[in-house]
Amino acid sequence: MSGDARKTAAALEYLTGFGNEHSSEAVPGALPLGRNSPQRAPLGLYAEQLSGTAFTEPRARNRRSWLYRISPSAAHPAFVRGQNAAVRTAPFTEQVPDPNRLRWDPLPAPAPGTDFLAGLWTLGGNGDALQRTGMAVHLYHANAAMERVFSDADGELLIVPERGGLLLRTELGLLAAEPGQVALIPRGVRFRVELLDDSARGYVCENYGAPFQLPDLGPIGANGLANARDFQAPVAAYEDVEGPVEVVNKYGGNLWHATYAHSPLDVVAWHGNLTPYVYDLHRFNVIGSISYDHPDPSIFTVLTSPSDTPGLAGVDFVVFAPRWLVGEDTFRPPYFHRNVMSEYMGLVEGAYDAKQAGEGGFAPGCGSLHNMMSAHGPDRETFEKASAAELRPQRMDDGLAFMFETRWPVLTTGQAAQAGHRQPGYDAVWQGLERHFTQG
Ligand SMILES: O=C(O)Cc1cc(O)ccc1O
Ligand SMILES: [Fe+2]
Repeated sequence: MSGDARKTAAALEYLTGFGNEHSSEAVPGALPLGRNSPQRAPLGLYAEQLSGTAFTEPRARNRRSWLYRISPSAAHPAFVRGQNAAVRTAPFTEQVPDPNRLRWDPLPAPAPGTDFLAGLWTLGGNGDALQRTGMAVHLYHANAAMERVFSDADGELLIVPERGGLLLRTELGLLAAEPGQVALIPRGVRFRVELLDDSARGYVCENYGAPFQLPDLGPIGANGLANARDFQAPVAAYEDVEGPVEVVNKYGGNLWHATYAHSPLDVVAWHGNLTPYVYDLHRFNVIGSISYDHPDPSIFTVLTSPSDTPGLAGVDFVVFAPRWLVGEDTFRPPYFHRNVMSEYMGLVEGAYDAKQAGEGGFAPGCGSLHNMMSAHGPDRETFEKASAAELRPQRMDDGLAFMFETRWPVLTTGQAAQAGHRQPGYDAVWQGLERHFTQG
């Protein structure tokens, strides 16, 4: 199982660049030249367009790929609605909006034989999947390879592994994603998740809105943050499998099943700019203050899903990566604040500079939700230490944390509100912050 997947992962090749017009063929001559849809596509393949944006969206935002496949996607029997397991979708109505700061321990280990889809557990979200607005936060914990194939018509999936590597077999080819890397599966792209280790756990941002793009750099200049060349797309790879393949389609919040007579991962060649991709967060070029004050975390944005209002993201994916802190006369950890945006945070490695990491603290696999206007910031211990620390240049290299920051409050699911792994005493981290005020 995982041994074969590891060998496959180690041999993978990639195409590099974000949003490029890539092309790839697993069999020479499979890609038509000079046109997308010849009268008869090469090698007896079917030509098919996959759209990620409306046909008419501006060229700079337009995303689509042409796939050349053994069977057209249209050749499938009716989907039949099945159980939704622990997967939930916006609009989220099970709970009222909660002004409290919430935190969860990692998702507990599942029963043996749990694949990525069975191990997917929705924490909450916002917006409305059918309006293509908002996002959902999911966690996963799996210990078995998927045999079935999954696609999500409701949104793209940004997968953030925290433990255990993943081998993603997608329609456009194979990707491997280890903890510290992230993988993106575009809306509707069929894929299967195999495990590179005995089990795998992590976080998923399901983005119902506009596809993630790189943020503008403004005065930063032409380079920096996540550099486009570090994004890796797969090369074409196909399965020529006849016989029953179970395909699960998440559509309008429900899981629909169909048994295909062939594998839908049968794309022999493709070209275009709508692709899955993987990105190593350690490649993030961290930019920060070299004088004083703690910059706002928008400077750590890896990917952004813009909304109709400039500067106001449906969701941003932000990383707190290893970096130097040199600010003079500065409280260096994240400041106390109330944010109009809503913040879900997770931890992939080590510790986060605003929170203690130990048992019952913010450890890898944990998640916190600081919704719109909820007051948060450093916990008491962090505040006390950082207020007294000698301000020498300090290398922060023992942590990799991230944030899904969204314009709307995140409503939790019932299962998240009632979860046994929720930390009931989270408020206590801000207790005992002493009064230091003196009048002159
Ligand atoms: O709350 C958090 O820890 C996230 C965060 C980090 C930071 O550096 C500044 C603001 C902010 O919301
Ligand atoms: Fe915050």
